[in-house]
Amino acid sequence: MSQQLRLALLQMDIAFGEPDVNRARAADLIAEAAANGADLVVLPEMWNTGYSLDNIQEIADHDGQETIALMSELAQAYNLNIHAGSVASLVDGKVYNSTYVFNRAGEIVGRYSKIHLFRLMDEEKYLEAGNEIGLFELEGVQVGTMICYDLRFPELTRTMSLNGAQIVFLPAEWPHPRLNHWRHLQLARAIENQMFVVSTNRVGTAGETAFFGHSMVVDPWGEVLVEGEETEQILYATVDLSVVPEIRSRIPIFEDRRPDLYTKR
Ligand SMILES: NC(=O)CCC(=O)C(=O)O
Repeated sequence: MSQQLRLALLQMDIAFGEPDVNRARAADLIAEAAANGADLVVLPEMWNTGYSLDNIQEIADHDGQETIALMSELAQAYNLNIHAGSVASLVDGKVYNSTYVFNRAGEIVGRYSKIHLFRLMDEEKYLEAGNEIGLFELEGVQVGTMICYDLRFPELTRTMSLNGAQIVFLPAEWPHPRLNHWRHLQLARAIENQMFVVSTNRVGTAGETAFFGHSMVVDPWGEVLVEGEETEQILYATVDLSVVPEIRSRIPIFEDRRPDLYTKR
């Protein structure tokens, strides 16, 4: 597999509670990214509905079926990989905040449902938490995914890097005033795990809440390869995966860990 991947971060605005509008917009952005040579596109969190939680049971995608059909078709049509951010997905009467990832053949290669629900946006009142970590293979590379608030839990990315992940994806709806947290936590996760962190955060507003974008690609040295502004845009960056084994051999943190001492007393 090629050691280089051209990423496209689809930093979109989201129409509140309007899945059809959002699906059409996502499809347009994917077409544009494909025309610009993307190998892999990444959508933001809950891009089908936004946090329209009062009616989320009615508007959620049934077992992700509409998302899966659309993204599978687009992945094949444009011959690219799609990390479909996350969508509200209704399974057995419960709504999950779920990710689906597609390879170039349109096959699902990864699934994940957000495991840490964010109380400041009432997720725990309306959504069900997932119970599995999101680790999978894409283009021959071991990768992980988390969703938004998951970023605050360093154990999660550590578990992914210990399991060989070289890139971790982070679809988000992360609002003001926590831009500092958003930036610094991503830099920290990338540096401490010697992996790429690839985030797509939405822009626009929902009621009083303003989402700031600043989607990013951070390399394992903590260098920001690209960072968005606060408007709708597609951000492009090419990652060279050979950087991961190189830094892991130059600064051998995984060999120097002392897990025998890392327990609560
Ligand atoms: N949608 C989310 O999980 C938001 C997380 C967030 O804003 C944070 O500060 O954490």
